[in-house]
Amino acid sequence: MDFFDVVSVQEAINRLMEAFKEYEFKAEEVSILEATNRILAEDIYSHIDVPEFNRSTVDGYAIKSKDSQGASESVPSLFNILGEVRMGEAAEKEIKSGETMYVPTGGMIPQGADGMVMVEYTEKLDEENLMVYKPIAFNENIILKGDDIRKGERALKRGKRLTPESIGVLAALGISRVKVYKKPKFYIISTGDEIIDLDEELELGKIRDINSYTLYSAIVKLGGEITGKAIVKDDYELLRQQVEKGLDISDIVLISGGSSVGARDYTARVIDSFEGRGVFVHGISIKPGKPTILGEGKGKLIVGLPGHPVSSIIVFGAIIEEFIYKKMEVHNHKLKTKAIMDFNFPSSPGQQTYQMVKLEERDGKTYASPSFGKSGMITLLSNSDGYIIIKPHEEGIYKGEEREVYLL
Ligand SMILES: Nc1nc2c(c(=O)[nH]1)N[C@H]1C(S)=C(S)[C@@H](COP(=O)(O)OP(=O)(O)OC[C@H]3O[C@@H](n4cnc5c(N)ncnc54)[C@H](O)[C@@H]3O)O[C@H]1N2
Ligand code: MOO
Repeated sequence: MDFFDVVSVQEAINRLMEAFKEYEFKAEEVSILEATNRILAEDIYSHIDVPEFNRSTVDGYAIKSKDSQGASESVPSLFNILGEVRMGEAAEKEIKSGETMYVPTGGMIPQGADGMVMVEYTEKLDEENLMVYKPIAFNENIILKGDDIRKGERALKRGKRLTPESIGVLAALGISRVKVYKKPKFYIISTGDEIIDLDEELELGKIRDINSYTLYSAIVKLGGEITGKAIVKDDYELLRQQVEKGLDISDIVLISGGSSVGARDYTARVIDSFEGRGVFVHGISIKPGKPTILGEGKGKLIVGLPGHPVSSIIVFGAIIEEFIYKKMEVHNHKLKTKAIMDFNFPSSPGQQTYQMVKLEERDGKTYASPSFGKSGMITLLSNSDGYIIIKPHEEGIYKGEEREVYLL
């Protein structure tokens, strides 16, 4: 007999998206100096060409490239020097055949020129005459106008996590403030009569609260904010009070423990007690993490995460992170690498299995070997480098096959 009405990971995410299709993570405008790691909430289109003029990438002389054809040490090409282009100033003169101007690195290429000869391949005979010892190709040593970013082009896409490089793009476009998503707010509740906090004395039968700390850290890593955190005993009223408090100040309330079918597992009842859709998933075919609950109360997402530390963090990544990233249109957010499987591993058909692995480099190749342990053991995660997702239709892992490893 199964106490759960188990659905696939995909179906759980579909129901979540459906239940919260009207829910919006709000945006705010911040300075680009405060935008690192934040998620862009708007597309950024360029209103200019970057660079706005053809620029030299070297210190040297701007010429018509065909004038240098055949130039060598023994038979240099001769040019008439018109002057020099100053940094930060427009090049006023036009280059004609046989003419040249000195241009510093980053300086503007004068009209008519289509290549730069590096200064080391030239020799000045006097202030007006230059010898060039080497031929150059068309557009050699030049960044053309719009080569970096073209006017009208989408330079950054909504859903992009802003890196130092993307901040550089914004700076290049002269954009000092951007719209980013507000940090999603989470309230974390650990439930269980046996759970004690770090400053409490550890008596026999009690265990320290691990989950609210790992979840706290996972939320910070994701770019979220924690509005509060609490430990509550297995008591319906106390749990309800905490959930209500969380709902009023957060986007998402996480409840760890109490999601299974034990006599004192109140999570589902508490979720159903609030105005709203109530529980819409109770049980997901994921291993570990099967007894997960998803529900809606007062318009907010309430999640009952399994109490086992590994299960709670895996479900957080597989379901909650996916939900937030889907809403914010963040793509390719999982860090992954390819590795050769160093082991055979049968999986449970019909379940999406998360198998922890360790990575090892041998002869220039990356191999993955399994980490074994129960989902109640936090070191199963901390001793692993990543995990492999075995899909429900697969029979398991075959030694020698190459698979993607998602990094922890
Ligand atoms: N008859 C069945 N029993 C269980 C099933 C099942 O299908 N049938 N599923 C098992 C699985 S799988 C999991 S996972 C757990 C989930 O149970 P709960 O979500 O109700 O969690 P608890 O019973 O409260 O706790 C489970 C375990 O984890 C420890 N725990 C709880 N909270 C924390 C915390 N904050 N920090 C560290 N450790 C925590 C708790 O002490 C328990 O040992 O149900 C199985 N049972
Ligand atoms: O599947 Mo339960 O979530 O530990 O191990």
